[in-house]
Amino acid sequence: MTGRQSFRGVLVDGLRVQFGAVEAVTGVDLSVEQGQSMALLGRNGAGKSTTMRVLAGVVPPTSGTALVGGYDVREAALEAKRVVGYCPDVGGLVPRATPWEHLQLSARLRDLADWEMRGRALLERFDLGDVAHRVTAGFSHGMSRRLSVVLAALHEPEVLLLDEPFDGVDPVGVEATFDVIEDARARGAAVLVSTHLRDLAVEVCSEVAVLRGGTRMATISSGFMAGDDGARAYRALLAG
Ligand SMILES: Nc1ncnc2c1ncn2[C@@H]1O[C@H](COP(=O)(O)OP(=O)(O)OP(=O)(O)O)[C@@H](O)[C@H]1O
Repeated sequence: MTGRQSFRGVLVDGLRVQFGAVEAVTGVDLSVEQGQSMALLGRNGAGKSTTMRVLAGVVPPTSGTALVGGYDVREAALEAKRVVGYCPDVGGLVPRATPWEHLQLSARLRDLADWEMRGRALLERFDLGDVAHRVTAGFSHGMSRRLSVVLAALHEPEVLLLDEPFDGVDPVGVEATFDVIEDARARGAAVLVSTHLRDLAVEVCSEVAVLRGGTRMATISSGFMAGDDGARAYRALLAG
């Protein structure tokens, strides 16, 4: 499957990922259309980040299929990486580099032209304008999260993968991340967000997939996962 498939969103079929004796993902199927956003919810260790890492091309699938923007992550690894913008759950920043240098590096790796104005606007939107030229070593957790979202969004990717983008982030950062997700959807990107924050997930995503023990338990319209009823439904899915 080296060519480009006609389905340009996110498609995961029968995904399994094994690390030695550990089965991190034991059967995940997902489909996110272009212009749609889906949240991945589940308890610690449910397999959310591993699924995101497979889609970002960081971890190889043991078996099953994963397509991003029409490219198979295994067969067309480079093309798949090009169409993805990925905010990892941890790490990814160079302590001795400034936010502006991170943007420069990202732009150079992706051969982006005329990115400066968009980069500056994104930093301002995420309230990082004042620290654009300060090394990230001293950044708080929330500041690092915000910069990771900026880096994922800079090249206006066809597939946006955000792993725990709201973790420890203040309301300004949450609003800015909502804007990034809405902008991505509006230009036809497929968006997948892994988070523990059900209330934010249902606010910004049209569907929610719940993982448990490495398996997808259900995919539910966000409306059914909102409020107190949604909290009960979610607890029931986690308890099985
Ligand atoms: N590199 C690895 N080596 C061994 N086991 C791993 C590795 N990465 C993940 N796992 C295991 O796979 C399982 C799924 O982990 P994963 O990080 O995908 O879960 P998660 O749903 O993202 O959890 P959290 O909400 O805590 O971030 C866990 O049991 C974890 O310990």
